[in-house]
Amino acid sequence: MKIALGSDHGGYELKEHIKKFLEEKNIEYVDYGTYTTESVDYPDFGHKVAKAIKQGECDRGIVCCGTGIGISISVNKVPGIRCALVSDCYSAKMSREHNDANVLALGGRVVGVNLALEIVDVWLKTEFQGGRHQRRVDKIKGIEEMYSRG
Ligand SMILES: O=C[C@H](O)[C@H](O)[C@H](O)COP(=O)(O)O
Repeated sequence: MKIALGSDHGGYELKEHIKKFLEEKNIEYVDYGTYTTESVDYPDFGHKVAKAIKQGECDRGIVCCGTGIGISISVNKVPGIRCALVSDCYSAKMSREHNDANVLALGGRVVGVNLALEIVDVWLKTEFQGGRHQRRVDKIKGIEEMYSRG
């Protein structure tokens, strides 16, 4: 599994911790930036991550900004992306089992590093359960299709 990583300046430090964690676990990743703490705009980096998943360069994504809100809204604009903004391990697990979230968003100014890494760990390990949840995910896809027709 290859992970696309992206953040703005508010999520930069957390992204760096996540990179170290992924390296320790031998999980492949691509870092789409930002690469410094200089102020940038989160939609630019959310879009890079969403595009990497859409184009098949990566399987899933993890995005961070100050709260996780702006970057999660941004990636969720791309059809096929289901981004969950999470700050606890239970929601992280459910976002995979029930929602088949393919992007995880975290707030670098909200969650501490240790909790964030526990969230990442459970999110990466948990599989989608399918069944009744597949029907609901299909309905999300249906909504996307309705609006992509213009
Ligand atoms: O949802 C948006 C994120 O939390 C951003 O990281 C935040 O708005 C950036 O704020 P500032 O430009 O004040 O660092």
